[in-house]
Amino acid sequence: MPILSLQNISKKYGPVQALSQVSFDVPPGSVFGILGPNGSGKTTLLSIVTDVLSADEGSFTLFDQQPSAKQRRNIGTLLETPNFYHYLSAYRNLQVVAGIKQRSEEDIPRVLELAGLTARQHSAFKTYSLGMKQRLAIASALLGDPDVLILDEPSNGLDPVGISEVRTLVKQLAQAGKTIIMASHLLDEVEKVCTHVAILRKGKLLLSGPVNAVITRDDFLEVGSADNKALKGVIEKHPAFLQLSVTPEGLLQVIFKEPVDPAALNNWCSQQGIWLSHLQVRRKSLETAFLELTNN
Ligand SMILES: Nc1ncnc2c1ncn2[C@@H]1O[C@H](COP(=O)(O)OP(=O)(O)OP(=O)(O)O)[C@@H](O)[C@H]1O
Repeated sequence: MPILSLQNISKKYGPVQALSQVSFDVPPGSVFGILGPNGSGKTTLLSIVTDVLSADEGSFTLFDQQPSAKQRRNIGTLLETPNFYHYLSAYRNLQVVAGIKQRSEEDIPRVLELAGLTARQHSAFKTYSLGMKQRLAIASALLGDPDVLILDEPSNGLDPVGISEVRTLVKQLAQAGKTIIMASHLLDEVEKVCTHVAILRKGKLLLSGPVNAVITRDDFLEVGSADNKALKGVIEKHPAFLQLSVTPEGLLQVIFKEPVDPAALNNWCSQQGIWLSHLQVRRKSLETAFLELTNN
């Protein structure tokens, strides 16, 4: 049963088509990254799912049911950084949030602990680092112990330490069994934190699926020999050869039409009289795959 299932969601702002026929499923227990450049529709999509906006067309289910207040109570959301009171402590701020969201105050120590803020719970919010402020924001989304968290760009504006703190927290929450849906334009973050990804460009879904499947779509082999020119001629004759590029160091990066076992390639080259001095399986990073997808 998907936690969230989108069917052909479209949304326009006047003439701007912010989302166009977007469909994908978020599996339970996943850390699902919605990845796209600025203006690709990530916030619009999360706003529709969290009932801040309504879609023009299409529909979606939450926990396999029509969205209702009951399902939404099982989802903690963080669409923008909440306006915490600067002079109040983290604890007092969470009391305010708990009152607004009608969540029990008894849950406050638990969420502070999860966010690693127990030791500083009585310090004024204004004394917090940016990373701590964002962790407090995530703690506020965790009040009531929802099974699902929706976070819009949780690392936005943070320094590397803050990014790392938030990343660690997201991973811990995932390990504790939460499903996390997060928008991000940080490819590195999606690659390191997310199990699944949906890539949006100008409101259209380019692809979605497990991060591993996206990254490994285009494995390639990097090869070199004492005579790379001769090697190039040989490689181009390989029955599965598709395309090739040369690195600044003169190594050949080869994409085949179908998976080619490195050992078999080594054998094949030696049969053609070429001995490989370099043979490495390289994976395109999600960043490369993403840039290629969004440029096309
Ligand atoms: N309230 C609005 N009125 C008009 N156009 C809007 C509005 N909100 C968003 N848009 C437009 O809709 C498109 C999608 O915007 P959206 O904020 O959903 O993208 P995003 O991927 O979240 O971008 P960012 O990473 O910059 O936040 C953009 O072209 C944006 O300019």
